[in-house]
Amino acid sequence: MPLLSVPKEVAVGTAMLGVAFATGMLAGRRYPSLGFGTPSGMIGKNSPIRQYILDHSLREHPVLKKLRLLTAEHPWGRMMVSCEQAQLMANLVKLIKAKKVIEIGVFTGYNALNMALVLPDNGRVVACDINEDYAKIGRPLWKEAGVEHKIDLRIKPAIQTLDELLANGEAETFDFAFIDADKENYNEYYEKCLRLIKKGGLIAIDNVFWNGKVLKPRKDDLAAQSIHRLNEKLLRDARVNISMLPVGDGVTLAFKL
Ligand SMILES: C[S@@+](CC[C@H](N)C(=O)[O-])C[C@H]1O[C@@H](n2cnc3c(N)ncnc32)[C@H](O)[C@@H]1O
Repeated sequence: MPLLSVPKEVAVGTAMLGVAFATGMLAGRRYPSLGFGTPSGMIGKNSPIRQYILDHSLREHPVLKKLRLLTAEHPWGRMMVSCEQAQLMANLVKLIKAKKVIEIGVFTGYNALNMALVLPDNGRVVACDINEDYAKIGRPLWKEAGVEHKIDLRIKPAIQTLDELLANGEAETFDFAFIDADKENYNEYYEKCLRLIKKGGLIAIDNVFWNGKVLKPRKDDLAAQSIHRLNEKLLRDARVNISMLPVGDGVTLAFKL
């Protein structure tokens, strides 16, 4: 039996999104999803190969699954990171034996929970968002999973939180960062995370394809411009090794040298 069958479970969210797309509500914004970051990505969200990927690789903690399904009911449920991408990040966090991680853009906290589940008991996720209402959806499930104590939620603009961490002497003390908030600030997030991450640490940058709009960013699409500029900069950035992966809406992994 498939672990995840693409959608009955998400029917409500999907129907609401249908309306949102039709009315142009999401135009120019991330096409997040329950399971896939973009409808026109490398592998379509409902494509058989994606279903195969899920059927043959997804090992989702039951509480994570609960949060995914709950998030799917939210009108903005598609903002959630895809489950296979989250699993990749959990594996990376484990691989590098991370203790301190940062998430920029928490939403309902699926990936914050995902990372907290694989951190040691004294590990910490500094979880940055501006909207506490979203996180309120996930918090009871962080508790249910027994990892609430590992998630340090900071409700304020992420740049402010990153500056506070730096001012607090936490430069070069983090192992991993996931950048997934407002795209216009991606370069600032990257630069600050690079200072906060230890050598050998890793920064994962989400939505680097921006639904294909980075191919020819329109002048009035500030998000596409910003992501494209960062993609170009990363290609030449001698401070990191990189891999740009066609997972979800594109993820770049930057390994600090
Ligand atoms: C794509 S969602 C994050 C999804 C999340 N990583 C997950 O695991 O599902 C983007 C989030 O960034 C937050 N955000 C937007 N602007 C922000 C800012 N300036 N500082 C912090 N968070 C911000 C939004 O409130 C939203 O929850």
